[in-house]
Amino acid sequence: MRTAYTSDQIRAAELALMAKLPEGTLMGRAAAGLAAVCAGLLTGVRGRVYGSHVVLLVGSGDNGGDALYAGARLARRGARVVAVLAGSRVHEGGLAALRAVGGRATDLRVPILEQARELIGDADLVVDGLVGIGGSGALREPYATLAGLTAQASGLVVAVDVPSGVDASTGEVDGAAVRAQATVTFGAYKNGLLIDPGARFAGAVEFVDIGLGPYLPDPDVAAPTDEDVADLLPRPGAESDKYRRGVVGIAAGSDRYTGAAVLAVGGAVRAGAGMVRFVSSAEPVRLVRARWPEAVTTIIADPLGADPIEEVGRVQAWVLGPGLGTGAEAHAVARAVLSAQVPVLVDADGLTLIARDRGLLRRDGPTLITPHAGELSRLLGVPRERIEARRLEHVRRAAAELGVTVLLKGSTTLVAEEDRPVRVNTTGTPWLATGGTGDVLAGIAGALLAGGLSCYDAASGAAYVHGLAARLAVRGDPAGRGDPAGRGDPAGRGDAAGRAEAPIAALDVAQALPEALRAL
Ligand SMILES: NC(=O)C1=CN([C@@H]2O[C@H](COP(=O)(O)OP(=O)(O)OC[C@H]3O[C@@H](n4cnc5c(N)ncnc54)[C@H](O)[C@@H]3O)[C@@H](O)[C@H]2O)[C@@H](O)CC1
Ligand SMILES: Nc1ncnc2c1ncn2[C@@H]1O[C@H](COP(=O)(O)OP(=O)(O)O)[C@@H](O)[C@H]1O
Ligand SMILES: [K+]
Repeated sequence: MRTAYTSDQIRAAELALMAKLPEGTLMGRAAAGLAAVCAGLLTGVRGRVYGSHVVLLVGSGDNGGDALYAGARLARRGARVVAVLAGSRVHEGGLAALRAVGGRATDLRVPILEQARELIGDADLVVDGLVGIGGSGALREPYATLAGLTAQASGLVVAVDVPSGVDASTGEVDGAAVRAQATVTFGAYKNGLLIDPGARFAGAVEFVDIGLGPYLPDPDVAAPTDEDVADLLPRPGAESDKYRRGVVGIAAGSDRYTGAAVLAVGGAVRAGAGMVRFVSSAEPVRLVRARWPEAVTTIIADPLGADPIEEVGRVQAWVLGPGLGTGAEAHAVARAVLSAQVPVLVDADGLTLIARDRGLLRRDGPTLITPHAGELSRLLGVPRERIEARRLEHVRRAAAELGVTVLLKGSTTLVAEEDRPVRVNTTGTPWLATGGTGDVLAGIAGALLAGGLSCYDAASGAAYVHGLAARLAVRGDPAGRGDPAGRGDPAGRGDAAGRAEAPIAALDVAQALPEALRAL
């Protein structure tokens, strides 16, 4: 599990560690790691460090100190280093170290932005040491303008600890922020490096160990890795039969909306359900049978009758909602499904129904809801944009207010359950933003729930394999495992440099599931 923390958690751990070490040790470790990453990147681009132009954006805190000490190390290797002193104060030791090896600082008599504009435009490398975990609120001037100028840099931009302007604890970005190709982070991951919008600004995250590990508390956020997900996925034993592997019931689709049902069933079949029982009206049942003969189907005879799903037979978990409709008949089906004591996943139209009638959530079994920001907006009465800007806050709030496990979809998928670290998904691709992929996800998570996983594990496991399958499908490369671009960067979010990508349809994601599962 990759763990991540708030600024306060990191600061407390740093204080505890610092108390045991001579002054300056941690900053020394941080700067050495930062300089090594910068030197590696410069060598990659220019062939050497010697002679490269390096600009340090230096704020008044220790984040600026890291940049100055790292700059001194690069200057010692022959880089031409200039520090843009942006704060009212500067880390004196760092500045002295830089000057001692021939590094320069901006002339305090000339307006800082005038000097910075030219320096940033010409630099091979810009190091962002404006603010780190000490930052709070939107960047103030001149930091905000300097952060904006980095967008015009023709060279590399490397952020120190966290891109300035990104809230390290939440990933929120309120105003200007530095957009980095790489972020060198010290001691532990910060939440904001994994959660959008902040994560988008961080680029590839390079971790530098400064010895903080033993002093860190329980994490605030955790990102499962390949190994974690492989460990939690159910696998059939010698004694397994289809019932013991898990039967998932899917109540989805309507005569008007049929596709969602086919996709949700496909997700469940391909993710390894022992059996899928599909229940709906006649037309979706016909289409599901045609596409997935593995599913056992039931046509609901009397949706408004005493128990519309009476005929379905036993299931270990339900998926409720994709394409279900939101009328009286759908409501009656939802009520029947939610009155079962097994775990129920509620998605899509099912979420509209519970937004209108929260009483549906008063039930005995565990509940997992899988909204996108628009659906969560209706559930919480909060504008969609606000949810997208503050994902961590709202996914937690939904879990607390509704008393359920919440998987919030979108550019960063988060899973929250009260009193647990929020799980963040690091697989996936923006190509997933296409109609129907959410239905496939619901089917996958349903299969995992039926296989005995908790809502928390089923949700995070499903998001992970869904994202892996999407990456494989996008590349049209069934053996895409070896591609470092997709999986290799430390945050697991790399772009797909070097390998062509193509749009995918939702069914492609379901079809790629076996390969994704084999890759784990
Ligand atoms: N504490 C430690 O043990 C270590 C800290 N390190 C570095 O120290 C950093 C934290 O240093 P600090 O606590 O000095 O804090 P920062 O350097 O992150 O920022 C604090 C300074 O930025 C200003 N500031 C805050 N928000 C601002 C905003 N929105 N606009 C403009 N200015 C703003 C504050 O007034 C203050 O002067 C870490 O991110 C890391 O880079 C590393 O050297 C590793 C060891
Ligand atoms: N920008 C994005 N980057 C990565 N994944 C995304 C992005 N936008 C959407 N997704 C993913 O695509 C899927 C879309 O699901 P959903 O919004 O329910 O669509 P639908 O209802 O059409 O199936 C989710 O898994 C979501 O996390
Ligand atoms: K920074």
